[in-house]
Amino acid sequence: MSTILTTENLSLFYGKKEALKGVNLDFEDRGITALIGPSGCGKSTFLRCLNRMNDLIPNVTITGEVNFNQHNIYAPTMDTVQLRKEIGMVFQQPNPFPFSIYENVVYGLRLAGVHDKERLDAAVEKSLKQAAIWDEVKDRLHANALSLSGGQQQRVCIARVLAVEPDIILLDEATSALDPISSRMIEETLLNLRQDYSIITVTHNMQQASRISDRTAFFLNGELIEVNDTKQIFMNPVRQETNDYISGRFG
Ligand SMILES: Nc1ncnc2c1ncn2[C@@H]1O[C@H](COP(=O)(O)OP(=O)(O)OP(=O)(O)O)[C@@H](O)[C@H]1O
Repeated sequence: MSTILTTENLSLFYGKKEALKGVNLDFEDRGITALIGPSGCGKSTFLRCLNRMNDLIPNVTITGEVNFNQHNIYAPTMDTVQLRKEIGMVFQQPNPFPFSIYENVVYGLRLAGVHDKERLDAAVEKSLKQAAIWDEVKDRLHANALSLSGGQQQRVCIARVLAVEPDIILLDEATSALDPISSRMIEETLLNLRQDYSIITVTHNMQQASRISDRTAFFLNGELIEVNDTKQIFMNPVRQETNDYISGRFG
């Protein structure tokens, strides 16, 4: 299995507070990696480093490297707009734009200068099918995306990311604001996507991590404690801290 993304000695400070402490982590091409750990351990901060979303937060200092396809994404020449197409992100709260379902999905393509209707139509159908919501919305593509349920909105947000054909999809607690049925539908969607995409998901839900992920990384106090195949992490963790966390002793 080849590596698609690597962090090398990645540290992040919010002002003087060190929120990530020299994280070295490799992500394999394809499959799902779950990032777990107690509240405040730095999971979301780490995830946001992977497509430079922390650049938008004032007073942040980042050291170390994030290498994507052998290029450091923190190099000054990096085009962050292009980077965020290649490494797309889905957030905790579904955040569709207040436009139609169709316009949400084609948003990134239009920004990239694609105007051909047939191409846009095909991308909408393909992405909504991949996000497992096509059947529910195919007859109302021009309805406002905000008229959908939270779970449907989140799947439209996934389709919006897929439409620009990313290599990596980052999800930050993408199911935690949803009801259990919608949450399971998103899990199914991710399981179907894992053959073709590298998916990195932050989750508080350990059952979810064990159900859907191939690899799991456990963070504590800004440090990466342990990363391994998910079965290994949950059945036979190497580090005592991991064992304490997954057996519910803290967090
Ligand atoms: N914008 C910010 N400014 C200052 N400190 C921040 C900021 N965002 C996060 N932090 C701090 O950095 C640390 C890591 O936060 P982060 O949100 O990455 O943790 P997390 O593991 O994702 O937590 P949770 O599971 O609760 O979302 C915490 O101490 C948090 O208070």
